Amino acid sequence: MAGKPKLLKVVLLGDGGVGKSSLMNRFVSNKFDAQSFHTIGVEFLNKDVVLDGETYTMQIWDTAGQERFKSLRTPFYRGADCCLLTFAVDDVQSFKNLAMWMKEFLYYADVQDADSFPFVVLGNKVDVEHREVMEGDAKVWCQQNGKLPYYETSAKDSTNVDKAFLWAVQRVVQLEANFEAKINHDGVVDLRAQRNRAAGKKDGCCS
Ligand SMILES: Nc1nc2c(ncn2[C@@H]2O[C@H](COP(=O)(O)OP(=O)(O)OP(=O)(O)O)[C@@H](O)[C@H]2O)c(=O)[nH]1
Repeated sequence: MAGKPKLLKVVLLGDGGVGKSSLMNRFVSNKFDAQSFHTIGVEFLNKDVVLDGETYTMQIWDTAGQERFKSLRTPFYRGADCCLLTFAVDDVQSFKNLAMWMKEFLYYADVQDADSFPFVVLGNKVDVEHREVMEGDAKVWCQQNGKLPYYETSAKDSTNVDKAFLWAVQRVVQLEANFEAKINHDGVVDLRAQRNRAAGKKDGCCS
């Protein structure tokens, strides 16, 4: 009999208005709302995905990008398995703020092994005509900040949305498999607990 799907917590971060809610809704419900409202605090949606015959429940946390909601979003970073750092290609300031978002995440998520934490960078709104951030510049930033994977997405026309989310799952599973190999297959199935242990942390989490 198939076991319970493994839960993977994915956090979407980035400036207000870059399209985090829209990306989540496109991925989970295949819908797009041109009049999307600002998120207040956090919201989450689940979606099951199958990878190599194994089912994973992606729990996607959409956070409020506006500065005034900082204290409402940061408590939800802990226990994340992956973080999608998002900017809009027609908003250069949102691209410049990526470093700030990464720092905020690492601080509040209390990640011990920051160097190997699976971040994925999304340059959203590639359907727009006027871009302020070129693909090459985004790739250079990703390269210089831990060789991070980069996807150019559009929640509006679906470009690369599934690909980016599924890559995130694949990366987390791959990293967990590496940790599993290192700790001699001790039979523990809680992915997060395994990573914490490998990083020298106490087991358990707190989302
Ligand atoms: N053209 C275009 N517009 C988009 C895209 N994604 C989102 N939008 C629009 O951008 C605006 C903001 O989108 P949201 O998804 O609410 O942005 P957010 O990052 O969740 O914003 P906060 O909740 O304030 O953090 C809305 O009007 C969306 O319709 C996209 O890929 N292309």
